[in-house]
Parts: sequence; C-alpha cells; structure tokens
Amino acid sequence: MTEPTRAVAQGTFDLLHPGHIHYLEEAATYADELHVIVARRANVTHKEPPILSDRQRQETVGALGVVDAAHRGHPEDIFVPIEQIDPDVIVLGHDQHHDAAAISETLADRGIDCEIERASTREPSHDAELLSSRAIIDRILKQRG
Ligand SMILES: Cc1cc2nc3c(=O)[nH]c(=O)nc-3n(C[C@H](O)[C@H](O)[C@H](O)COP(=O)(O)O)c2cc1C
Ligand SMILES: Nc1ncnc2c1ncn2[C@@H]1O[C@H](COP(=O)(O)OP(=O)(O)OP(=O)(O)O)[C@@H](O)[C@H]1O
Repeated sequence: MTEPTRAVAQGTFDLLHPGHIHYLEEAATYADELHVIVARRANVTHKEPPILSDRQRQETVGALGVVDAAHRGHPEDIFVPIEQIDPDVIVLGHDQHHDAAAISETLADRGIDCEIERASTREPSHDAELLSSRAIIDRILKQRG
C-alpha cells in the first residue's frame, strides 16, 4: 500500500473569496492530500495584518472540502511545518512573493525532497466580484465606514 502523496498550499486566508478556492482546488490536483499552512498574523508583514484570528482563519480553511488539513503556521521557522508534513509538492500562490529557487535551496539544505509549483490566477467572473481580501475590506469601509 503506497503512502498518499501530499501537496502544501499556504497563505493568510483572511476573508475567503473565490480566488482562494481556485488556488486550493488547483493545489489539490497535485497530490492525494492537500495540507494548507495558514500564516500567523505576526508573519504577515508584507501587507496589513489580517482582521481575523489565526485560529479562525485556520478553522475556516480546514472546513473546506478540498482541504485535508489546515495547519497554523510556525511562529518563527516556515520550514518546520514543511518538515512535519513532508510534502511531495509545494504549490505557491499566483502572486506569492516567495522565490521558488530560494525555497528549493532551503529544502535541499534541510534534506526535504519536494517539488515546487506555482498556481494560476483566477480572474473575476463578473464586475462586482472581489478576489482579494484587501478589496473586500475596502468595500466594507466604503459602504459601512
Ligand atoms: C513553504 C512555505 C511555508 C510556510 N510556512 C509558514 C509558517 O510556518 N508560518 C507562517 O506564519 N507562515 C508560513 N508561510 C506562509 C507565508 O508567511 C505566506 O506565504 C505569506 O504570509 C504570504 O501569504 P499571502 O499569500 O497570504 O500574502 C509559509 C509559506 C511557504 C511558501
Ligand atoms: N484571484 C486569485 N487567483 C488565484 N489565487 C489567488 C487569488 N487571490 C488569492 N490567491 C491565492 O490565495 C493565497 C492566499 O492569498 P491571501 O491570503 O494573500 O489572499 P489575498 O486575497 O490575495 O489577500 P490580499 O488581498 O490581502 O493580498 C495566495 O497563495 C494567493 O496567491
């Protein structure tokens, strides 16, 4: 009996939208199981911090049918969950700022044998559709602020 293959996807996943679903559904096609690492608020430094707690974002992502397990990210070392999950493939998001080559190098240094893929972009399917947590927040502020 061969072990199920595992894919990892990751992100902040503050206010969920169809872009997240597109990314996770695509990431899930790379392996038998999809494991998602949800970024800790403290590690989201490249943009404004999420509105929702680490726990709420992890539990919401974990409830999605396409996700086999949602993990709260490690506070300091982003490769600790990778060592624990031991994935066959890491699927980067279409706009994620990580450099695939740099990740590959660290994986090799840490003896982790894992492919790296980049997911595609989901474009809006209608004018009013928002495919960004930030844009959803902006609309809330505009309409309710
Ligand atoms: C291979 C990999 C492992 C990650 N592991 C963690 C982690 O352990 N802890 C964490 O807070 N964030 C982790 N992240 C999430 C990054 O912090 C996340 O990609 C970054 O916040 C960008 O998220 P965004 O796409 O939502 O902007 C990881 C990202 C990658 C690519
Ligand atoms: N429209 C989209 N199409 C495909 N993937 C997406 C889309 N929007 C977000 N993602 C992916 O979902 C993951 C989590 O993204 P994130 O939590 O940063 O959401 P976001 O809506 O992009 O946030 P923000 O609007 O604050 O930048 C990332 O890997 C990102 O590439």
